Amino acid sequence: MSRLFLVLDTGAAILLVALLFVVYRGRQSARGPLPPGPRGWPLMGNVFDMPATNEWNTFMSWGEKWGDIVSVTLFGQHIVILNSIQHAYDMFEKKSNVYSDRPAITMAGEMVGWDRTLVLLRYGTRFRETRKLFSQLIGTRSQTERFSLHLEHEVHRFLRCILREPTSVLKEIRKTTGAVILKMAYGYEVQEGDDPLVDLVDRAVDEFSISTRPGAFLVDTFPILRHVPAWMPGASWKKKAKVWADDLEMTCNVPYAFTQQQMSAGTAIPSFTSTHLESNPVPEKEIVIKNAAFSLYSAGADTTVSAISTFFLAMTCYPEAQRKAQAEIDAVIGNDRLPTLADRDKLPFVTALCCEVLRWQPVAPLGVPHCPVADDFHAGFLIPKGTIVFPNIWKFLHDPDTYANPFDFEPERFIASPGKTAEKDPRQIVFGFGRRICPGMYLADASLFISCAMSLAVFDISKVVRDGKVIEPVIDYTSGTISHPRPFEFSIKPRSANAEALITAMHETRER
Ligand code: HEM
Repeated sequence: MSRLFLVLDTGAAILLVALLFVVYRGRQSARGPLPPGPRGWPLMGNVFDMPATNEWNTFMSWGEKWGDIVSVTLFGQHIVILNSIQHAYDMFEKKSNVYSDRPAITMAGEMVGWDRTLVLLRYGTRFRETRKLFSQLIGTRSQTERFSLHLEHEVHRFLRCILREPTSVLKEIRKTTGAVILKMAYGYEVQEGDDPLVDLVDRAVDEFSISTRPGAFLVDTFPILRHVPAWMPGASWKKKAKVWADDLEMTCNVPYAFTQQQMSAGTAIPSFTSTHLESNPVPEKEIVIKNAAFSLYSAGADTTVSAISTFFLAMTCYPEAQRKAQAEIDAVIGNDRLPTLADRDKLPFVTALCCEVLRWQPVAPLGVPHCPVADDFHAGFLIPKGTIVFPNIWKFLHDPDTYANPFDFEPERFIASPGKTAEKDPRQIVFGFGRRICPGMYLADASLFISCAMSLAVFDISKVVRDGKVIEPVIDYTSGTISHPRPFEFSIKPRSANAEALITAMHETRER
């Protein structure tokens, strides 16, 4: 009986909150016109319009119909989608004092616990402290260059693993990216074969991507639903939240405890965590350090994995771009050493190719939403305080007004030639905007460049030929905050006996 009352109570509470929302939102829209968008249902708003997959495509088609600023509601929660880069700059950068907060996401943030990481941290003191720690570590290109040798070393290891086991490219990308950041954040060296920490964080980050998908969980619209008991029919998401919270807790604690233990034993490799812990921070500051280290890892690994995986897919589909990049490397670097980060400025085509990887299939197609801390009037529309504002990064990067033939992979677009100016550098878009711009962008840029340049120097990547038939790779991407290519087939072989010797020789030198 008491259960019945609880169900009824919960139902009544939902209805009450929904009604309050309607009354409240009605008043808000009376204060100014909201941006246009598909007409929703009373109370529920646009629940049935929300796409289940590849949200950016639907949002782009809404833009074609309704204009560059589109709004929808989900049970009274306003959501705005920006389909023009200029609005993203004007709102998130020029009005960054208003648009630097993140929406409170009940499922991913409060229930699973991602609100401790920088990406979902609300705007305020802790946000500023964490950003400062990031910028001291990797805030500029030259600061990030301190890690060049480490990056190059890990990518050398990657090449050697691929030489040994060509079918393990996608797995090794994860491992290499994990190795780079785990060492920087915690001084942890990944193990040969499967590494338990890399696996742990992969799982947690996948769960982040699913739990932050727009409209995926009703509790984000009705936070009161968090009190629904897990046994109730339809409440399986509560069990999910518990499992994901446990995974997250472990992922945050295990590497941190590793550094503490290494420090006590006097064997710690200098890292972000050890350096900050050496100053014996007060407990409050220690929490900031611990969460910042975890933010570094959780936000940095999966994103870079997606970009490097896209590189392999692009090289499989566009052999001409691959050949041009290899010709540039052969001419500038020669065949008796591998490219390094210091060669970047001498390799404009490879640099352009990396830019095109970031543009062609953006890692975070809808970025991470910003949230205004006060009502704003923008382009004649009211953007109410608390609105979830998505920049449609995918649209910005496939806008034919900015990029000619936007669906083709053409690195040349970023190289100026007589009578032709270079198209907009996508690094000014893919890493987001304003005070929330990606603090790992220089590291991401360096990791992508060195992975592409070294791989192109020694490997040929091509379509699989089976029984005399060329297998076309499937170009299909997952939905969610971080989008990954779904598994695709490709072939990878050393370019020559000399290239093979180079991979092995370089490793022997480094590992001595
Ligand atoms: C190709 C790789 C990457 C891409 C495309 C990317 C993209 C983004 C984007 C779009 C945002 C949201 C910005 C906004 O709100 O406007 C973001 C935030 C963030 N990124 Fe990256 N990122 C990448 C790699 C990295 C790396 C390597 C790190 C760390 C080592 C990192 C750490 C973060 C963090 C901590 C945030 C949250 C910042 C905040 O909320 O203040 N990212 N990234």
